Amino acid sequence: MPDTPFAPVIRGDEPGSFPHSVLAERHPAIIRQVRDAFPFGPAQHAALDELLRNCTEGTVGPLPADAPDRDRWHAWGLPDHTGRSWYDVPWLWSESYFYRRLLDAVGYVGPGAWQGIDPFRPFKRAELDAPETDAELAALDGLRDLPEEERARALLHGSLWGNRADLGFRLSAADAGTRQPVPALVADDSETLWSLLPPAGTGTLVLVADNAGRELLPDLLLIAHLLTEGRAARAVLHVKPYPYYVSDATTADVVDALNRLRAAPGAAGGYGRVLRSAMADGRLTVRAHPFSCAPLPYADMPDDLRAEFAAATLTVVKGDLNYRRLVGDRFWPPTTPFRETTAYFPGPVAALRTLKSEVITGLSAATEAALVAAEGQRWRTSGTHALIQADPSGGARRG
Ligand SMILES: O=P(O)(O)OC[C@@]1(O)O[C@H](CO)[C@@H](O)[C@@H]1O
Repeated sequence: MPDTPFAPVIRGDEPGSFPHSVLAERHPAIIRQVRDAFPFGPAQHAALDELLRNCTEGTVGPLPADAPDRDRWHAWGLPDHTGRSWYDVPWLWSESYFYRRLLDAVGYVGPGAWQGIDPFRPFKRAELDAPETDAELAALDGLRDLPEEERARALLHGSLWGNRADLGFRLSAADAGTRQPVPALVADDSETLWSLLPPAGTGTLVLVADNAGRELLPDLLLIAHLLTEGRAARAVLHVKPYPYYVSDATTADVVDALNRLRAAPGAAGGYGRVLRSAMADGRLTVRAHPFSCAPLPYADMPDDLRAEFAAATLTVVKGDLNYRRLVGDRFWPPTTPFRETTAYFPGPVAALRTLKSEVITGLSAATEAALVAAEGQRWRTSGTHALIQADPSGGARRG
């Protein structure tokens, strides 16, 4: 980790703080929404009641003895946190474990008839089927005649701002998906990013996805463009191995998004066909690594994932949660250089993120001062600001 001033790990133990509100209000709201969306039986209702009580008033408990991922969670710190209040362990850990326990409560982990039923699927499907999605896909037709660089820029920004369409976030910011006008980026390293994806590139792009639906669609469109225009020879899309943070994309969500594109008229349908054929011939692959749902920063990634990122020409990390994991879920001074926090990363890396939590690095002192003068600290969590940050050094500084 970087040689910067002490940056405390974020916890949810301060009433009135954003992390505290996520544990005390957002998680109960998610339980309510999931309960409303499915015709659950008595055992599931009882388990949801118990989870609600436990995650708001209780302490972290063990996983069921037969949980298939018990060893993994033990390695990820479960024994250290067992018996402690959910508010007292690192916030990233609490949130991740909440989603894991929710899957137990609804029977996702199985065995049984509910095994593998994604409790967030109705919300993700509704977003994919929304008329706004038709309008966004139809807008692609207007890009057709633009020069490649302008199309690339438009698709990059589509992928970036698609990160506002996060269903968990909307539970506490009802208009976050529609607020206009789009404010300026608080950091913009897009020139560095494009320099890593030159035309006639022969390398591999890794895109670590965030949300399904209206974020995943523009992510896929960006990938289709990069493959078609030769800025990447191959792409690897990392998704979550199980439902997580409400709207995070799983392989099933990739299938839904690809089918949505295939059925669309105009340019969107064309992109859909490009992506299907890239899947078929291996230029586009989907990965669901267990560590993608780990309650830990990427600095703790296992060796096999480290090797994958090291081999990529560029890894693009999407969204707020992945940003927290990339730089470390800490109260960094906002002017801490991004590249200091990513020095451990084994290859060139870029972050595309709208700001929805307090973690931030890489701001100039002037930008931070202007944001604070205009908004106090609201800019950190409102989802109305975004950033593109890149570290091209690829771990070259590691000794
Ligand atoms: O990763 P994403 O989808 O951009 O955002 C995830 C998020 O909604 O969840 C966290 C709070 O639970 C925040 O970090 C953030 O606002």
